[in-house]
Order: sequence, then structure tokens, then C-alpha cells
Amino acid sequence: NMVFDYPAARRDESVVDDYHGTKIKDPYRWLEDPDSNETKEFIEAENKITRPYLDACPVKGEVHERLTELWNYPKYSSPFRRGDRYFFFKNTGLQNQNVLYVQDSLDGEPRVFLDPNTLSEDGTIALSGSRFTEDGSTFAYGLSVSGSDWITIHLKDVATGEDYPEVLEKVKFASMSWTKDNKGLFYSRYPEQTGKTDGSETEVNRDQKLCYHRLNTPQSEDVIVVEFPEEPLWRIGAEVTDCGRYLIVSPVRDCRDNLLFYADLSKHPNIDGLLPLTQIVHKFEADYEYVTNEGSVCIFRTNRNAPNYRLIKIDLHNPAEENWETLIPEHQSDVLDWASAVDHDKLVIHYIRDVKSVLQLHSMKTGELLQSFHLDVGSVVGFSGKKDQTEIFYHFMSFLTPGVIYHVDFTKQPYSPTIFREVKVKDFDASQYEAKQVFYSSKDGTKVPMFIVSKKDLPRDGSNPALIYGYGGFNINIQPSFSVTRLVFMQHYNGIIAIPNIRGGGEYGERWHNGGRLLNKQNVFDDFQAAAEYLIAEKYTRASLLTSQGGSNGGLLVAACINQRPDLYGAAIVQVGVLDMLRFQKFTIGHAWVSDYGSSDNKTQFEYLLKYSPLHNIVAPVDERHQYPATLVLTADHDDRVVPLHSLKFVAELQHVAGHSRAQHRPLLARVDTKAGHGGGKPTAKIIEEHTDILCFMTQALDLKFVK
Ligand SMILES: O=C([C@@H]1CCCN1C(=O)CCCN1C(=O)NC(c2ccccc2)(c2ccccc2)C1=O)N1CCCC1
Repeated sequence: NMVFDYPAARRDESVVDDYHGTKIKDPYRWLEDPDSNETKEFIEAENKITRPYLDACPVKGEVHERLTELWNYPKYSSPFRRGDRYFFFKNTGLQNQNVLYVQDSLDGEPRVFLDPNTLSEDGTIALSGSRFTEDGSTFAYGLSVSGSDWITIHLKDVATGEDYPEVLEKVKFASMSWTKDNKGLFYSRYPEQTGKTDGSETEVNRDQKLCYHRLNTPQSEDVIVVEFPEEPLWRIGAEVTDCGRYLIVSPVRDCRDNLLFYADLSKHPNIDGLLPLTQIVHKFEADYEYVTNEGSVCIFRTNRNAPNYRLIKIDLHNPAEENWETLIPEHQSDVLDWASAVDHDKLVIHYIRDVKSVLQLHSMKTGELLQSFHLDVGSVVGFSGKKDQTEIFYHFMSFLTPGVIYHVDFTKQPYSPTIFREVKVKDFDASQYEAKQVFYSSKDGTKVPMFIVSKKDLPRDGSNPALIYGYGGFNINIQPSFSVTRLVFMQHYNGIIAIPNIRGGGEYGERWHNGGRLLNKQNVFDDFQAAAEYLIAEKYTRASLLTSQGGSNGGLLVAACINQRPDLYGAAIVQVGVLDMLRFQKFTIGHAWVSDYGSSDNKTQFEYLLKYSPLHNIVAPVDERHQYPATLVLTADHDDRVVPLHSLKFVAELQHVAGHSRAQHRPLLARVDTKAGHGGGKPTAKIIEEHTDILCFMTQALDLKFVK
């Protein structure tokens, strides 16, 4: 097999940090500067060896063609009413960005309302966040460029389609919320900073302010309405209540728990400065999410004393915790994932039960269950409905269902869902495949659910290639979804898809999240390793045919797992991963992740982080059995969520330590994309290119056969 001439990246042995008395070397510190020629040359040198390896794949053409063919089916979002019009997103199949359409009625002739594809040749300008005014007359929308988290906010007159002159700059992680007079918009923004803010910079995001913008005025006239100058790392969520009277302000300092304040907007008809706030929640101890309100009584979804979440009522005029009431108590096993007011006095509530979606209708007054909406095994991936609307739409998807949109009209009894739209993938016959859920035991005996999807009747003799995907953090749930790329792997490689719902996620509420974070983080890796061992023991596959894949926090998962058990995998795909656990908090929004990771600034947490940090636990293989799996590390130049330095330092160290070992025959490569970021807003063309490269990497590395 090919011998790899890895780039000789300079090792600066003089860079040594002292963490609470422990000296740690950081020889590739220079790779943290994205603008230096040396870093640019390193990236070029890495792509120079990766590109030929991927292009040498004999079935690259077939894979690209098959992915494109299967991808080319029309995709729709649930329609949603704003004012007296309906809107929906549609992609005819291969469009780089989804297009927003408008109709005067549900069966009216759709007209293009906003087509982001017209904004750039290569589709790298994406819609990122949007909000209509209450009356549907004006549309605020965010545009992000090259996959960065930075957006500019634009304002469009819905009737004419004309944009107002102003553009709101320096916006990131912005909740947008209009005042009910349709005259202005609350949004969060960062102050001007030195240096570029195009998403290729690594500066820490700090000092976010909540501002109020009056329509048709320059941004320079915007007023700061909420700020926490003594808390530079907080982000400020804000939402005008359904009735329009209150502004709910929810600061978040990391990725869990928030405070709650409110302002009574009726006392400030002219918003011209800081709004006086009444604080309701004074400590970061739980999540609180506004659902709706009736007068001064607000309904929140919270995990306060309820790890599976519940709905509570807080009277803003009597907000002390002892006066809070429970509207919907915590379920002992189902997780209350979201709730939405509909038809004036009802709540649609989404539960997660053993990772599968449950959708119910409850009384807003009493909380009692009115009825359930039947769902197959799968996920509700989209929903539209408002308190003052008498209909809802919800979008269902599963491993073998590309998408079904249901409609419920509350003006007719009984409330029975009808199929509004069903999406088909041509020449995909779901009856040839099976999706099942198994429960396996992790290292500490914890039962972990895992979805396994593949063609029916595959031999159970360890001869099938398998792809195991994981995330494992931030209370995020990995529910069933439809993926064309996984379909190609199942159809043309007889591949098996395995998705373990490992700890750190929210599949079983806060307990599951807490079981996989801070000083429990190793449980996440143990759950994942145990899933791989289960697949091998049950003869679904064997180590040399098993690929692990994960992105972002999941990239950390995959990288930590190949350090700890390189023998378990034949290949590993590490996408936009967090890989330097001692320094992540020093870049862009990394400081927000301390709620899951802790921080090297804390001695106890430093000692724990050092034990699993991918960059700091690379070991030269002593023999071929312990060589690293074929590893592809992917990142991109405008990833300002997880800055590329993580991947660059990791692959440099991996190639230096393992790549030069005689026992390491499998490739250890990096793919660094341009005009791309963490993933949000990526154009279809780039997604298909990337997925083609990943399947080709697996084909080459594991010597897989592509069957027609
Ligand atoms: O990207 C990430 C992690 C995972 C989930 C969000 N995240 C983040 O790092 C998200 C940070 C940025 N961010 C959002 O994308 N939504 C916010 C938000 C808060 C207030 C107003 C507007 C947006 C948020 C909302 C709810 C909860 C938390 C933040 C937020 O701060 N990681 C990359 C690698 C490790 C973790």
C-alpha cells in the first residue's frame, strides 16, 4: 500500500505551558495563526497528499453520480402562516440553498419570495435565521457567508419584495424578535472589533449587547436595550411575548442553564435606551424556555427540579419561585423536548420516548392530555403553528422515510392529521431495508440504545462494512433521520449504519447529559467503544471493516476513541472536531463549552481533560494491531464555531508520532475545505463533494467493493 510522505511541520519545542504546575508542550502552537504563510503552506501540503489519495478511488465517479442522483429529490419544509400569507421552503433537489416561497392560500400558486441561490455563484451565501413581523408585513433575515457564524441582518418589505436600505452588522448568535407594532426588532450583536470578522478569525466573542433597531433607520441609530458589561462572555436571548406586552430576556453564559429577566414594554412605548429589567431567575441552575403567556402568567419549559423537563407557570407580577405552579409535571421516562401554543387554548407537546418522537395535544389551562397524534417510529423534524392560529403542520422523518408533512385543522372535530405532502426518493424501495433499535451494555453496565439500519437479510458473519456514528454531548438528541449518503453506503456497499445514543446527549433528559459531561466525559467514550464491540461481537461487522464518524463534539468523540482503542476501527472520520481540550476556550465561542468540558483553568478539570484530550494522547503504534485506523480529519477555513487549528494541530501530531512509525500502514490525512465552515448553510454541491470524499476514503482505506 501507499507510503505517505507526510508534510514535515515545524515542531517548536520551546512552547511549553504550565497548567497548575504541570508543564505541557505545544509544538504546533504556530498553527493557531490562520493568517501566517507557514499555516497556509501547511494546509496546502496536507491537501496535496489527501487529494490524490481520494481521487485515486476507482469508484469516485460512480459514488458522486449515485449520491447526486439520489439527492435529486424535492424537499419541502412545513408551510407556515405569517399575516395572511403562507410560506414554505423548497429545494427542487440539487439547489445549493433552499428557496423560500409565498402563497396567498395553501393551494395558491407559489411564488419565489427569497432565493438565496441568486446571492452567490457557488451557493456559499446562506439564509441563517429569520423572523416575520406579527402582521407579516416585514421579513428580517440573516445571511451568512462561507459557513461562518457571523450574519448580517436584512429587512424586506413582504408586499413589494424590496429590501430596506439598512443592513445590521456584527451579528452572531442573535435571537431576533419584533415588537408587536411591527416597527422595530430586538437583536443581539457584538461590538466592533479590530481585525476581520469573516469567520476565519479566532478572536473570542465577547461583550454581546441586545439592541433595538427601528425599521428604515441606519444601524448607527440602534439603541442598546440590555447589556451585562460585567459579564463579557454572556449571550443574550430575547423574545417578545405572544401578547406583545413583555420582553423575556434570557442570558446564557455557556451551553446550559440561563437566567430570566423581563421588561414591561407597555411602560416604554418609545424604546430609546436601557430597559429596566425585573429578574425572575437569579442563578444558573436550569434551562428556562418561554412557551407562551396569558396576561402576566407565562408558561416556561424547564428542567428545574425536573431532569426530564416540565412546563411551569410563572406570574410576572408575582415571580418568586414559591409562587411558581406546575402545568405539566415531569414524565418519569419521556423527555419533554418542546412545547408550542396553538388554537388559543392548546399546547402541542413533543416528547422523546426511547429516542422516538411522541406528539400530543394538551389543554393550556389545565395541562391535561387531550389527544395524541399517531406517529411511526421516527422523528418530528419540523413544526409550524401559533397561538392565534387554528392549524398546525408537522414534518415527520425516519431512517427509511424521506419526509411526510401532516396538517391538523383545529376548526374541525375530531382533530385528525391529514397528509399534506409526502416526499419520495426515486428508485428507493424502503421494503428492502430494516431499521431496528437494540439496547447494549456499556462498560459500567448502563443500557444504551442503538439504532441499526441496513438492507434486510444481510449475512451475520462479520463480513459487512459498518459505519458507527456518534455525538455524545450538549444535551443534543440524535434521533432517526433520512440520509442519502447512508443509503448509498447501505445499497452499494451492503453497509450497516449504527447510531448509538451515547451519554452526553439529552435522549434521557438531564441525567443522560450529566452522565456524559465534565468528570463523567469518559462514559461517552466508553458507551461508543462498547457499541463498536457489540457490533463486532454480534457479527454485524469486524474491526477492519468498521468506520467511526463524528462531527464537532462528535469529532472529539471519534478522535478520543481511536487514541484509546485504535484496534477497534478500520477507519475514522473526524469532522470539525474539538481536539485541543486544553485551549478550546481561548477561541471564538469555545468558552461556551465549559458546561460540558470544564476548563484547563481549573486544576481538577485540567487533570481530567489531559487524560482524554485527543491532541495530547496520541501514541506511536508498537505493532500493526495497534496502528491507528485510516483516519481522515476534515475542517474548513471559515469554521468559527470549532476553529480549524484543532484539526491542524491534531493531524500534525498524529502524522509526526504515528505516521512515521513502521507499524502504521494506514493513511492519516487531512482535508481542509475553503469557503466553508462548521456545516450550517453548506451548499448542496459542497456537501456532495465532501460525502463523496468520505465514501471514497472508506472505499480506499478498507478496500470496499462498490456494488451496482
Ligand atoms: O457548537 C457547539 C455547541 C453545541 C450546541 C451549541 N453550541 C454552541 O457553541 C452554540 C454557541 C452559540 N449559540 C447558538 O448557536 N445558540 C445559542 C444562542 C443563545 C442566545 C441567543 C441566540 C443563540 C444557544 C442557544 C441555546 C443553548 C446554547 C446556546 C448560542 O449561544 N459546540 C461545538 C463543539 C462543542 C460544542
